[in-house]
Amino acid sequence: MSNVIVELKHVYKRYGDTEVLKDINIEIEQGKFYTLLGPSGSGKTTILRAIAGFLDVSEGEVFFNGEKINDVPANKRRVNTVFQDYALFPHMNVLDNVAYGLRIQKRPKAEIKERVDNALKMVRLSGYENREISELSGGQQQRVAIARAIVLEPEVLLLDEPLSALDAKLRKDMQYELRELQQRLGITFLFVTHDQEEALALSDEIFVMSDGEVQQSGTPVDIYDEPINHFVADFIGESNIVSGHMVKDFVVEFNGKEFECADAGMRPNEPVEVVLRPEDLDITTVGEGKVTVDVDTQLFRGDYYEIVAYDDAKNEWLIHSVNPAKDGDRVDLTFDPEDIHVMRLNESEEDFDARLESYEGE
Ligand SMILES: Nc1ncnc2c1ncn2[C@@H]1O[C@H](COP(=O)(O)OP(=O)(O)OP(=O)(O)O)[C@@H](O)[C@H]1O
Repeated sequence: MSNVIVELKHVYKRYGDTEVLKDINIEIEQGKFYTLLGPSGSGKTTILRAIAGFLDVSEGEVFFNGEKINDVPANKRRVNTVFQDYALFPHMNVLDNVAYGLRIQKRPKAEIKERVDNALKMVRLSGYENREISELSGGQQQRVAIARAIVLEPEVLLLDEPLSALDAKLRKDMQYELRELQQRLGITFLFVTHDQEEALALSDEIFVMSDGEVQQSGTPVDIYDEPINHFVADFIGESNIVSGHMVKDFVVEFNGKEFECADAGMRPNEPVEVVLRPEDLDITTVGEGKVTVDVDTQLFRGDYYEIVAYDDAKNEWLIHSVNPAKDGDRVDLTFDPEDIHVMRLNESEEDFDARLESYEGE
């Protein structure tokens, strides 16, 4: 039996002439942590609202447990949303905030008490029932917002940038808590963020969005190691991206030289882009490496040196080196064939997946 709980098929959203969602196709399985990741305005919140039922899609279908729900009103959908600003009722205490939805549903008092107790226990706020919202820290307010959502036992919890109002330290703590909570509850989470580190750390699967489209979907490791295009390579982690040509399977040319690589399935001599992650580069003396560069600046980052250097064609290279360099040094870069990641220009995700499957594991 399929585990898919939410599915969007060929979903479009238009406001007048502006298309803010373009042919969105996503499948969300039960019990996993999913993230919609993308820059501001890429359409993340619009997808959440389409699933929650707060907006009508212009075209396409939304399914929940295999049933089309385009016409099902928001309050009849088994999803709940935690908003960026938590949308708590400031004049009510914690108990009343969490119990609110159950009271609207006119549940018996005893049931409300039990479910609120349980929800507060889950988010580790037992004993806070009578506190006013204004007496809580940002992280505690965030947990009340989650308790208020999970008390209604949704099958899917939608979280719209719920950590963005928190300071850096609390944000990190809450990341651990959210991940742990999701695993404990076993509820499907669909989380929205523009923070790539947060997405990589929390998710089972990520949908990378830009300009109303899903650019790539996959596990954090897949997306980091095998970005599909320039946008994804640039947005997720740090990257050196250079233009080149695919000479033949497993041989790519850039910076005027041919290099052995781990990619295949392109046309001979096809123009490509090559990604090299800074942490996969190191420096050595000229003549012993693969690309010669002049060091421009260096910063000590504790466990590595962050070096910015330029090759003879004036391309910038970012290097996380275990070895120090000096400004003005001329050095060679070293990297392994498997650290070269070659991207075709304008390859669809379907073709990309099929190509990878055709040669990986050979
Ligand atoms: N009611 C509306 N009318 C017109 N355009 C809208 C409307 N709502 C959203 N948009 C546009 O749709 C695009 C996507 O918005 P959306 O809120 O989904 O982006 P987002 O990725 O969630 O961004 P952010 O991270 O800033 O919240 C934006 O360009 C936005 O201006």
